[in-house]
Amino acid sequence: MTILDGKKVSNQIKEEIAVEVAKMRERGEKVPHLAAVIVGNDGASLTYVGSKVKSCEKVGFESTLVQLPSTTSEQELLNKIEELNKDENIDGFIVQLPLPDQIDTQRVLLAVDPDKDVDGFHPTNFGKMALDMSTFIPATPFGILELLERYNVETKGKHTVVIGRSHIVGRPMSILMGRKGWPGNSTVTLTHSHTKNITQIISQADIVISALGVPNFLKAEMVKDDAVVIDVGITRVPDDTKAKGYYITGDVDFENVSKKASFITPVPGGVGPMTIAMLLKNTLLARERHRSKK
Ligand SMILES: NC(=O)C1=CN([C@@H]2O[C@H](COP(=O)(O)OP(=O)(O)OC[C@H]3O[C@@H](n4cnc5c(N)ncnc54)[C@H](OP(=O)(O)O)[C@@H]3O)[C@@H](O)[C@H]2O)C=CC1
Ligand SMILES: Nc1nc(=O)c2c([nH]1)NC[C@@H]1CN(c3ccc(C(=O)N[C@@H](CCC(=O)O)C(=O)O)cc3)C=[N+]21
Repeated sequence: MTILDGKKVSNQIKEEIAVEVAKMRERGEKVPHLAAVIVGNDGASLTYVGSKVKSCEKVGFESTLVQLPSTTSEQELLNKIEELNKDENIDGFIVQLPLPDQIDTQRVLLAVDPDKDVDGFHPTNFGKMALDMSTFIPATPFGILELLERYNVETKGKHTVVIGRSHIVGRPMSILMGRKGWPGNSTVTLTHSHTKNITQIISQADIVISALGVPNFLKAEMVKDDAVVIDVGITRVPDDTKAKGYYITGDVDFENVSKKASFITPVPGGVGPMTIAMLLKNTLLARERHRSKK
């Protein structure tokens, strides 16, 4: 069994990006600038956005954190997005999800300039992805592809079962694994809460990508021998004995599933850090495109 070490690979990717940024500086060019908009003060969202800012510093990017109160109206958020769209200094930005109930997420995602949409959530970019055109690939699926690639995991002809159909993870993942090329060329089954016989479907999978957010959902009896297991889930479980008052767990019963799997991602230290690295990679790409447009 091999652990797909997202922490290690994400650090390698960040080093590669840092080298590119250093070259930009030497040439006297502007370095990439990423902005993140967060509405409200949800703890997990703040942690994620915080590690994004730290990672920007680590690779030499500039970063801006826009923090808006949880009472922000849709129009106020749209105004902010328009400002970021027009700001020549900003190469890319993300709007942290989920948004409060008074805000229509679809309208917000449509308002982001596709050329600055480093999350790859705008329909134009999502469409390009589905059509194999060059674009920003959503960071979490992109990070999973990168992990499979760097560990040389065969995907061709394999049966990949994706659990969860969210617009940010499961759905794009199912498209990417079925694309031509590598990592891809896989036969994909996309499952969700209405899937019948899900246990039986999962037991046929060569590659399982679990993105539901239910701790201990995936148990050893459910996966076949030598399966590749990717755990996207992140759940905070309250625990007074921990310094932070909680611990983090994925969807997979790691202790037992790892005994059967050929490759497996841990939580923490698997897909999460890769997501951040790929967001930085998309921002570097946005900077390069931005520059060559002028
Ligand atoms: N590591 C990382 O970088 C990231 C981690 N995450 C984590 O991944 C998890 C999923 O998040 P996200 O993709 O946003 O998904 P959502 O929470 O938006 O959706 C969950 C999906 O799982 C499906 N589902 C829920 N329960 C079951 C079940 N019992 N059986 C089968 N399917 C089920 C839902 O089905 P239905 O559509 O029918 O409701 C839905 O499609 C969360 O823990 C989140 O924190 C998310 C993004 C990045
Ligand atoms: N517009 C938008 N884009 C996103 O990409 C996006 C989002 N909204 N909303 C929420 C989800 C979640 N997500 C994570 C990213 C990194 C970790 C991560 O680094 N996790 C660490 C642990 C972090 C911790 O200690 O909490 C790990 O797995 O090792 C987790 C979750 C991105 N998301």
